[in-house]
Amino acid sequence: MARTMAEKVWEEHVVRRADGEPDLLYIDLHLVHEVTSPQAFEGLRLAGRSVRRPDLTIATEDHNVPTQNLLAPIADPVSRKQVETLRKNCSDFGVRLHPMGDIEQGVVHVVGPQLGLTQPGMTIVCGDSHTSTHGAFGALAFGIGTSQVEHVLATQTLPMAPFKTMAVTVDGTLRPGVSAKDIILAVIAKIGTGGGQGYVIEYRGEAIESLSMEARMTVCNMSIEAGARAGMIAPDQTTFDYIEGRPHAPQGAGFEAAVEHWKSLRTDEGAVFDAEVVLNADELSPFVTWGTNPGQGVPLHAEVPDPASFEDPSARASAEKALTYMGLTAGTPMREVKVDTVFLGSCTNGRIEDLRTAAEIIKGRKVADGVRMLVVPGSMRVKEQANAEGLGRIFEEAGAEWREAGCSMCLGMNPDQLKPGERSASTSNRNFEGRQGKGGRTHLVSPQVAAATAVRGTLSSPADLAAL
Ligand SMILES: CC(C)[C@H](C(=O)O)[C@@H](O)C(=O)O
Ligand code: SF4
Repeated sequence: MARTMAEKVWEEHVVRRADGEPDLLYIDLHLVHEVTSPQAFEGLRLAGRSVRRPDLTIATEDHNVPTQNLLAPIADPVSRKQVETLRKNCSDFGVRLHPMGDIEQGVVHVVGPQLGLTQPGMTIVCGDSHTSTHGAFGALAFGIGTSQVEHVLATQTLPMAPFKTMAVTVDGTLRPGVSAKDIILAVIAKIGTGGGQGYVIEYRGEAIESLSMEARMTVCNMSIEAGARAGMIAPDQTTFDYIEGRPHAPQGAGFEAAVEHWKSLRTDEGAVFDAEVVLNADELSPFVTWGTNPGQGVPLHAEVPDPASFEDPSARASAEKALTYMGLTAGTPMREVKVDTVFLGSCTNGRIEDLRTAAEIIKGRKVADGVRMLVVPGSMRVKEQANAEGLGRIFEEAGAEWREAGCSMCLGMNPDQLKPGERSASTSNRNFEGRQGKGGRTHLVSPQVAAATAVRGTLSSPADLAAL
């Protein structure tokens, strides 16, 4: 029978199947960070267990790390404790850790792919919802909770409930200035933040195939914001070229053999998805959110919507509440919305290509008066590469702050936060109330829009800069 890619990867990993019980899946790669791992390691300790496969487990410090003055002790006691606990756990249990100051340290979802650990056909888990990022390689990658983290640490397996499949087909070609971020914001606006619930989404179609790996990761990263369990993209030459030569990629003949296997993972002709959504890339334009969930978005050229225009009473109520929190009035052109801060970074858009795109726009220009721009590379490796290409200097000369790697203002678990009432244009993935600091107001945008907004001071696209 014709099968989807998700079904194939799942089947290859079933180690136990029994009637009425979830399948027990083998896990190929377990990524760990400081926020969701302490109780899991503690559980092992209490049970006198070890980590079953330390060689398939890798940890990094990302959420709580400061992005400046790395040599100083972490000032916030809670953050310091989290990081110190991870260090002790990794040392006690023999888990490889990339701590602050290490060249491979960074946001866990940037680190896995850059090391070549993330590969097609794998099952990948992490105690983090944005693990869906790794699906960009044709891996089945799930976010899991802390008790599941403990289960994987102890057994390298996980019981998993069955999933449904959804195809999101994006036909056509993206226009200049329109990016992967706009695709995924448009998908979420279309299907809603619950639209993907219970599904593994496979993104496909001409527009997806022509995306780089970085851009594919942006799309898969936000699958979870549509409520999906995971997002995937079929591996192709773009994928193989990205992986080849990375530290953990198979080498030589092993690589050729791996590619042969990876090619077999594509969804079979005639395979049936439980649901299908179609979008046309030609019709997309830069997208921004106006509300407090990632589904509350509109094209940048539109206005803040009127809550009365929502037929569904709960959507209307949520729009009203969002506008109050965001301090916005219906009918205001999105382009006139003034920001205090621009955040370029996160596991959604903190990769080298994102920095290149933004640097190209900001080069020779200045960040607007009264606006602060934070550029936070997804990993120290990305920072090194960006510096080698002269991007760090471009940001600094424009007046932006060029920081060290981490999650940073994506969720403000470190000192990088908005003050109450402050407004940001942010390349991250969540615009929830208080996400970037208590009372902070977040507009999700692409790196292109972030850079143009930094220069104009109001939500803008690169096309708006031509007039300056
Ligand atoms: C802290 C972590 C559990 C959380 C997640 O699961 O996604 C964080 O990374 C986020 O983006 O909100
Ligand atoms: S960068 Fe943001 S979304 Fe990604 S793992 Fe960190 S906090 Fe979560």
